[in-house]
This record gives sequence, structure tokens and C-alpha cells, in this order.
Amino acid sequence: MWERNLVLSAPGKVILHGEHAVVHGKVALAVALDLRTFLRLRPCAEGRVCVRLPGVGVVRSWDTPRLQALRRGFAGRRWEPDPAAQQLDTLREFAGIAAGASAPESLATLAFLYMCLAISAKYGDVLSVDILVWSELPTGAGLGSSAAYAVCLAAALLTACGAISCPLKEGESTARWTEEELTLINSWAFQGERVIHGNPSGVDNAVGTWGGALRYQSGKITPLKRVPTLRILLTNTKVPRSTKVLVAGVKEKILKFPAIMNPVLDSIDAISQECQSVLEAMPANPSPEYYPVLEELFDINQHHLNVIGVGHPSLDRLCRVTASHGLHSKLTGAGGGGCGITLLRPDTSPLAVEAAKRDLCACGFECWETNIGAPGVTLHSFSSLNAEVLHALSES
Ligand SMILES: Nc1ncnc2c1ncn2[C@@H]1O[C@H](COP(=O)(O)OP(=O)(O)O)[C@@H](O)[C@H]1O
Ligand SMILES: C[C@@](O)(CCOP(=O)(O)O)CC(=O)O
Ligand SMILES: [Mg+2]
Repeated sequence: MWERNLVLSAPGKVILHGEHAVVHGKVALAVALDLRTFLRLRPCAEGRVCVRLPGVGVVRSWDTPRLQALRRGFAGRRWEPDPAAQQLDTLREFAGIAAGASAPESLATLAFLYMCLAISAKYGDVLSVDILVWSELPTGAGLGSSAAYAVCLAAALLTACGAISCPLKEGESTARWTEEELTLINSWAFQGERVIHGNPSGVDNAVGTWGGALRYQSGKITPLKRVPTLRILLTNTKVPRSTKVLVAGVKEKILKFPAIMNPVLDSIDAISQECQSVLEAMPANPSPEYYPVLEELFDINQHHLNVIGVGHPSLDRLCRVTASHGLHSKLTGAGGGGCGITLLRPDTSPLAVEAAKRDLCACGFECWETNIGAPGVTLHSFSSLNAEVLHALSES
């Protein structure tokens, strides 16, 4: 029986280049954001599993014996590591989720149940735990909230069932797991992403797990050799969209027009590689001369993303507004709304940034300057949390 309280967090991400193409084996470059999802796990005495997900309006609890019985119903079938359609159908029926439901609360509940049962089937009994997840990230906006959620769940459930250690020692404020443990967290988080995304590339959960700045291709994760300080303005158009639907739409387009779409994906791949070379050649505090290439790569990729069908009028508007201030933008994540990123030069004046922000806000968008390269999944002591997180996690 698990007897400790745990608090852990995982970062969201920004994809600089390679979204969608990465699902089809191309290179993506992604960096961890300084916005995180937090999970608190507490032992729950009465043989129940409780889950509260205020970001998507879920408050559910189940008797542990019912979950054990459900898990036993799959005896002889492997629970790991592949959410088979039939298993998900059974879980939907159990949780009263309609077939094909794609509302945030349905996907979040399904991912939780899948991970809870699959991990317990592999590593021990279903534990009586109370889980609360709270996030600084907007949900469904292209910043990897689904992956941050899946990474937090994987880390918490694997720790509670003893599959990985609890590295936080008395008196320490934060701690991280070993490389081997992170690899296990990442592989289970990928399964959670599969429940939410359908066919994820794995780039988002890799960034959520390892943090920093990564090159990702077909499961191969390579930390970038050197990442300069990049100033990035993030803008949320607040237009809702679903990654699962957009990823499926791109696949359909590729199947319909392979000779037209595959060269576009190859070009996106070349953009990611070019961007990587430029970033790795830049000094830590780069001078403005490196920026024209980075800006042009943003522009070209934004056109490509429109070609593969994941643009949106709100994103076109975002690009036009920033262009009127001499700044270059592209969508980030799955597109179809959600967020765009704008590259700021080291010499972009605070006044110019403020003017661009004002015009973006006048469109009903929300924007903020970010820090990138945040640490991956991390355990926290309560005393190390800031007041806002502490308040959110103290709600019971
Ligand atoms: N804080 C959270 N709590 C519970 N579920 C979450 C949370 N954040 C994200 N999710 C799940 O992830 C889904 C959004 O994922 P997705 O469409 O991939 O967008 P993104 O990953 O860009 O935010 C939501 O519908 C929900 O199921
Ligand atoms: C479109 C895609 O490349 C990124 C999706 O990111 P997000 O869920 O929109 O944050 C899909 C994937 O890589 O799995
Ligand atoms: Mg996602």
C-alpha cells in the first residue's frame, strides 16, 4: 500500500518545426516551456481510486475491487503497452463514455483509466489513491497539455506501484529520476498520448519527460548540442481544436494526394534540419545576423502547414498582425487554431513587442513572452511550490 503524498510536474512544449511531419517519420525540433502540469497523489484509505481534473471538469471515483475485477476481465490479454481498441471500448462502457466521444473530459478519463489499469496489471494491484491534476497550460491549444498530463500520470502511477523509485529525499526541494526510469515513464506516457491523440509521434511526451530542447525522429530523441537564448512570443488564438482530428485529417490528405503531400513533408523535414544547424552554430547570446534565416524558415513552414490543411483564419490573422510589426510567426502544435509562436530578435525593442502584443490582444488573442528549455518531469516537496500551485493543489 502506498503511504506517501507525492507532488510532481511535467512541462508543456513548443514545437519550433516539424509538427505533423513528425507523425510521418520526419524530424521535429521541440523545446520545453516554463508552463507545467502538476499532479498530487495521496493515499486513499477506503479502497477507492479518486481522480479530480479541474482543468477538464472531471471528478470521478471508483471502488478499487471493481477496477481489480475489470482488470481481471482482461486476464490472458496483455495490458501493456498498447491500448487496443477493444480494451478502450470496455473502459468507455465501464465509465459511461459514449463510443467515439472526443470531449476533453472523456479523453482525460479514458487515458486515466487505461494507464491506471495497464500499469497496475503489469506492476501490482490497483492502488487506493487520490489524484488531483492541475495545469498552468491551456488545454487543446498546441502546447502539449495532453502529453504533460500523460507524463504526470505515468510518473505518479509508476512511482506509487514501486516500478520506479521515489528519488525525493528528506530536505530536498526537487528531484528527478534516473535515465532508465525516465525511459519507462516516457514509454507509458506515450500510451496515454495514444489514448488521447490516436496516433501520436511521441515528440510531446519526450519533451515532457526530458525537458530542454530536443530533436525527435521516429522515437529517436537527441538533445540539441547547444541552444541559444531564444525570445519567443506565444499567442493563443483561443480557437478550440482537437489534435486527434487534425492528425487524422493530414493522414487523409497524404493518402489522397501522396505525390503532392510527401514532398511538402520532405521540405518540412529539411526546414527542421536547417533550423537545427543554425541553432547549433549560434552563440549562447546571439547577435541579430542569425535571425533572417530563422525568420524565413518560420514563414516557409507556416505556408507548408497551410498546404497540409492545418491552418486557420485566426492563425493567418496572427501572422499578418505580427508581420505588420516586422515579426515572423508560425502555428505551433497541431494548428487549426490554438497557439502560434513569434520569433523576437535580441534587438527587438520592448516598445515593438508591446505594440505587437496590443494588436494581438485587440484580436481577442492572449499573448505572453516565454522562457524555453525548462526541466522535464520533476518531483517536488510541498515547500518548493509557489503560492498559486500550492493553492490549486490544496483544494480537496
Ligand atoms: N490538465 C488536464 N487535466 C486532464 N486532462 C487534460 C489536461 N490537459 C490536457 N488534458 C487532456 O488532453 C486533451 C488535449 O490534448 P490535445 O488535443 O492533444 O491538445 P494539446 O496537447 O495541444 O493541449 C484534453 O482534451 C484532455 O483530454
Ligand atoms: C501535430 C503533432 O505533431 C503535435 C501535436 O501537439 P499538440 O497536441 O497540438 O500540443 C502530433 C504529434 O506529434 O503527435
Ligand atoms: Mg496533445
